[in-house]
Amino acid sequence: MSGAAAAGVLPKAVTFVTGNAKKLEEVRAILGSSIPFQSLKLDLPELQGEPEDISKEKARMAASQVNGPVLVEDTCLCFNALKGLPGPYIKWFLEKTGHEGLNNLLVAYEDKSAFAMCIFSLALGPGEEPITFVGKTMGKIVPARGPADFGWDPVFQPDGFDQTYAEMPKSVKNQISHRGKALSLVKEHFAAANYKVQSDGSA
Ligand SMILES: O=P(O)(O)OP(=O)(O)OP(=O)(O)OC[C@H]1O[C@@H](n2cnc3c(O)ncnc32)[C@H](O)[C@@H]1O
Ligand SMILES: [Mg+2]
Repeated sequence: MSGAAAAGVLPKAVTFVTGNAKKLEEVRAILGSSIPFQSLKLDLPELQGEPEDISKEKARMAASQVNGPVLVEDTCLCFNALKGLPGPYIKWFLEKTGHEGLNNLLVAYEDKSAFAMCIFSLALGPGEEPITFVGKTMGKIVPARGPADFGWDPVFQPDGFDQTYAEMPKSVKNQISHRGKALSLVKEHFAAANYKVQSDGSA
């Protein structure tokens, strides 16, 4: 950490950077007014590697583009039978093969268990080392049920529920989701760090 950020003073409000309107909708609903942030729609490159490294690199790229403090997240859907794949590559698997294709990947396996994982990264500015916050929700892959308005929600049924993410009310999903859990940690961090935005920074 360097400069103003080290003293907990941010040059401007944190920008949540994503190209995904549904993610933004959930982040807004979960954070409410607990963390003041602005958002920027930017399609950052889809990187390869370990999930935490991908998320951190996304934050570094976003911080240099925004030239200020940023929050980003990368989401994985990991199938246990496939040793964690598709993982961070779920976007392409979903786009190319659809919900049925995701189910078909597991046809040869009895184990349909999976977990959803969200890794948020906070970078306080360009050149600052990002801090990560990980949330995981265990569940299983099922034939699609419920509205198909957000990614793989219809094929993921969290453990302890009869409904898929897509079938449950948004408020329930947000309480138990990978994103909700990661954001609880983000909130704790902000509460402890007590960042202040410089008075000339836009909130
Ligand atoms: O700009 P970014 O934030 O990267 O947005 P993205 O849509 O590219 O998102 P990811 O790179 O994290 O890829 C994750 C994929 O999983 C989907 N996804 C993310 N969160 C989800 C959730 O809570 N439920 C269902 N699908 C989700 C999302 O639509 C993508 O297809
Ligand atoms: Mg992406």
